[in-house]
Amino acid sequence: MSDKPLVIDVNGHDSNDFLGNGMDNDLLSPRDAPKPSMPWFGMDIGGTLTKLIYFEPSDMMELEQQGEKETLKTIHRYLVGNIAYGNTGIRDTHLEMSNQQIGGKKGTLHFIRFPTSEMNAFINLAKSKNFSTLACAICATGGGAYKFEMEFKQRINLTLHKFDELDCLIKGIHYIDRNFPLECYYWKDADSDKPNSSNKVPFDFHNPYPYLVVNIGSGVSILAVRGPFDYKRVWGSSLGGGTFLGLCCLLTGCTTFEEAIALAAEGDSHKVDKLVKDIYGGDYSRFNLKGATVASSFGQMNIEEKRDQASKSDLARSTLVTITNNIGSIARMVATTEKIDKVVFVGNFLRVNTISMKLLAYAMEYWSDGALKALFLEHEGYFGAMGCIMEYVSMSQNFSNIN
Ligand SMILES: Nc1ncnc2c1ncn2[C@@H]1O[C@H](COP(=O)(O)OP(=O)(O)O)[C@@H](O)[C@H]1O
Ligand SMILES: CC(C)(COP(=O)(O)O)[C@@H](O)C(=O)NCCC(=O)O
Repeated sequence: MSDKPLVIDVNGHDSNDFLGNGMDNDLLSPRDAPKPSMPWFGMDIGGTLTKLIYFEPSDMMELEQQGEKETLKTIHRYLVGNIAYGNTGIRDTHLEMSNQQIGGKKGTLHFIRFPTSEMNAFINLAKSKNFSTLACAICATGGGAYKFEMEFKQRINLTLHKFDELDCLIKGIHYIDRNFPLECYYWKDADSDKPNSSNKVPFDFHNPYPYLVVNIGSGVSILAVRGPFDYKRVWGSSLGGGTFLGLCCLLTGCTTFEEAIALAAEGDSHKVDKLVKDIYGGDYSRFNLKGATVASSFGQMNIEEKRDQASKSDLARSTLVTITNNIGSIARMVATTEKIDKVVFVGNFLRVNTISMKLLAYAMEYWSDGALKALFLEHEGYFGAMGCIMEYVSMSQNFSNIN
């Protein structure tokens, strides 16, 4: 038995958990707590992408001592031996976290993603690797944990243990920030007129509260976080990463996010948007609106001649700028209302998307007269899945303790 029994409070938080007592560097358990059976996965089934984190134990002997060891080894070899899975699964090797101490075990965290639209192929793959013979459960979060629950049960007899995506998001942010070097950063001297000028600078996030999280996934959720277990969802917007990608596909004929971002990088949004100077002939000085400020997104596109001049890249750029500025503007208003000055932007919309990050950095600073700071995290869209794996380990230990 553990010398620090795991207690779940009414909010579902275990009192030994990370930042709960601030004493134990092994964030999930005392060393002698019962170990949940392998393999350990955390899965965040989002509106667009499914994020899967696999914990690879350093001590593979332990893995082998378990029943169904052939299946375990097959799954392990498949995940760790590849960086691409099928046509669409990718392992983000640059995000890998080695030497992690979780649930009394040492190991490496692997980060994998695939489109949620490929869930059918994922379930078939899990079937072909005999996943169900492991008699284990997978812990899952995100809307898909609910949507696909029956399918997992019926087709591969796998139980999904569901956890709330925003609880997981916060837990995951806290864990990864403290265990990955230089996780948190900001863009120094971001300037919308000179997009290449700013640099990434590490930010010390060890004393984070209060802060705002702006999670830009398919849609946008904004959370005010005031303590390790004290947060509320204060706002949301349906104009998010899914909107950018959907509109870009419609307007340019592109088919992937990477293509949309590459097009945007080449484009000029001023050929699409109506600027303050297009209306005023210069600045609108009385209210401090510079001539280069966008007065109306896509505001030139009612004129046929302008439409003919706008390229696919220009349209992609304007779509990106429109969605990003709208999110920045909402984030700024929420931060002001909540009296919070640190705004952490996460979610896969920011993947390979320095244009939006720099725009957000610039907009937050400029429009707040330097009062607000935009922060970013290297693991962008993986925090929900991370929180989920932690919940799995906590839950399994709690179950073992009860029994
Ligand atoms: N490879 C990709 N495929 C699709 N969308 C991507 C990809 N990489 C980044 N994105 C962007 O990330 C968004 C999804 O972000 P994510 O945080 O995973 O949200 P969700 O949980 O809703 O799937 C997409 O709407 C898109 O803007
Ligand atoms: C419903 C969601 C929480 C789902 O999360 P996601 O898969 O987009 O990461 C999110 O899309 C959202 O908060 N949408 C905005 C809803 C609103 O208008 O508040």
